[in-house]
Amino acid sequence: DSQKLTSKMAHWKEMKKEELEKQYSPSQWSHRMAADVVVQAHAASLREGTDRARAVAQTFLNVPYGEGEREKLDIYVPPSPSLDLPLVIYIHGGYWQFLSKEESGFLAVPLVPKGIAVVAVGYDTAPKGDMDLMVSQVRRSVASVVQQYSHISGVYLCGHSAGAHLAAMVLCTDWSQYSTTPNIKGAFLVSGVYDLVPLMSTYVNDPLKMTEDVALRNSPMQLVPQLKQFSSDCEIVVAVAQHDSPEFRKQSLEFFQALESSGLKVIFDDVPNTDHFNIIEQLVNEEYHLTQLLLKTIERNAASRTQEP
Ligand SMILES: N[C@@H](CC(=O)c1ccccc1NC=O)C(=O)O
Repeated sequence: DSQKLTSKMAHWKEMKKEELEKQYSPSQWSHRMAADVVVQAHAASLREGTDRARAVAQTFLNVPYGEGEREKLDIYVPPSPSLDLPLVIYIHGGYWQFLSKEESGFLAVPLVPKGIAVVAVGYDTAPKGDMDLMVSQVRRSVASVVQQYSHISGVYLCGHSAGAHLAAMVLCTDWSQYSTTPNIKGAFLVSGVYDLVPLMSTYVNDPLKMTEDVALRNSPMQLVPQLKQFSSDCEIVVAVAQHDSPEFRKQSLEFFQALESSGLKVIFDDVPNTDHFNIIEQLVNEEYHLTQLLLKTIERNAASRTQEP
């Protein structure tokens, strides 16, 4: 019925600026909190989870993956890691202009005790960074991690909101320009944006200043053939919150459908009783649906590996 829901909607091109901006203001759709408090509460929740992660994991903070000031990673490792451990790379959200890796380690809380390492990627948010730079940074960060840590049994990507967009751009990467080809086994794209063109005329683009060329070349929706070419073995989860805006829900559904039509291994996960913010905050809990899905995906890949000759 998410399909029914979106078929009645006006196309974004027919929306007045005010309506389009509301559709792209996730805070205005929360079922839990008022718009003016949900974003602050979100940052506080992620920061608290990250503090907990830093207490339970062995951490390597501010590991550089490039020359830039923000081109750094935080690594969260189990206290006594196995020689061959799975790694989840997390790309934070915040509309390419808020948040940082400093509040992006929270998902290590349930993962590290299961023997899984977590990397939180830093990148230059706008206005310092532009869209091309952020995409280049997350690609280089993934290549750098894979190259530096040879004892990784599998790489999984997870991104929220703008970070889901950046994670999808990583999947579209032609790695022949890089020093290594990461073998990404799974990607969890949570409440993402996959077509940047509708954002161009909204407040979101004020600090980004994307032209149409920039928006098109950085839209995963335009790059499905590349994604299929370079990430054909990756298991993809496109997750969206029940209380995401109709336009956000439509973006996820249409991206899922495009991936499915191209023959990729993808599932659509419409997460009940969540909004744009707590759909990712709850990854701090082991029992949460998306945590369980992530753990099962990793375990299934680990099991099939040991059965290979
Ligand atoms: N102005 C936006 C802010 C926003 O979307 C946001 C804020 C913090 C963390 C994630 C966010 N969403 C996507 O990256 C809003 O209305 O919620």
